[in-house]
Amino acid sequence: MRLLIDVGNTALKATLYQQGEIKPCDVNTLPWPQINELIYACVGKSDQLHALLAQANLHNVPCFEAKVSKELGGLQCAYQHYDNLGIDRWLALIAVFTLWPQQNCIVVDTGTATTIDVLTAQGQHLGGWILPGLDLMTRSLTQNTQRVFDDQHTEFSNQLGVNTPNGLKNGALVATIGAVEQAKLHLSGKKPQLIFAGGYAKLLQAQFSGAVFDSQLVMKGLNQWYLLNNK
Ligand SMILES: Nc1ncnc2c1ncn2[C@@H]1O[C@H](COP(=O)(O)OP(=O)(O)O)[C@@H](O)[C@H]1O
Ligand SMILES: CC(C)(COP(=O)(O)O)[C@@H](O)C(=O)NCCC(=O)O
Ligand SMILES: [K+]
Repeated sequence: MRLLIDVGNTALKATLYQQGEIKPCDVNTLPWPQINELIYACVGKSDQLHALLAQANLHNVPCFEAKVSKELGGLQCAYQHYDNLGIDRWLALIAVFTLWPQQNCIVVDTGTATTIDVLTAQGQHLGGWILPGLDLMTRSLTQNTQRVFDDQHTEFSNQLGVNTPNGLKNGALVATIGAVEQAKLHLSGKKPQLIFAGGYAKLLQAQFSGAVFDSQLVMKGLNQWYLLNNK
């Protein structure tokens, strides 16, 4: 059994990989005796991660930190300074490169930030963009203006806003949709596969016909990173 940990800027996510299955798990009730190794990726604060690594130590579980590289198994990173690329973005690219081989893809991960990455059928990462996540966009406005307010029940939609919470939430969604449309222009005429992950992935995937949603994309990339680097 393999423990996979993804530390973002909002939350630490943990899953257990066993016989080809990746299942979310509770870090407070981990089956340490059955865990053979701990693989982790961290872009956020890592207090909780350090506690887990200490526990792994106590149980003699070897730990491996995923790192970005210039190239991995045919996947090429766009960044000259590849160690500046968010490891979560690299892992999502590894997962997409593995699961959609020889395809032009656009990878969108919506977390604290929304990241958009463009990948060619030849495995060349062309680069991408970093946007505020949907909640960060709405919060930045409600917290920095007098009269823009949100409410808890208004849904995100691409409709024109006819009240303030509509205008606020739909603005965040259409700005994000627009960025994805811009990404498609960098693969013009190639009909890229769109893959969405993260908290608002289902909402965004629904805006694009033929797009797919994979809640475990980063975790699949983390597992694949380990296989490519340690076998
Ligand atoms: N189940 C969810 N439903 C709606 N929004 C979510 C959900 N999970 C996460 N989010 C959004 O994504 C943000 C953090 O999600 P997460 O993927 O854990 O981020 P990170 O990877 O940055 O830690 C939240 O602030 C919220 O905006
Ligand atoms: C953009 C991110 C903060 C997204 O992380 P998350 O929303 O999962 O917390 C992360 O990919 C990151 O720290 N990137 C480093 C800068 C870069 O990718 O260029
Ligand atoms: K993330």
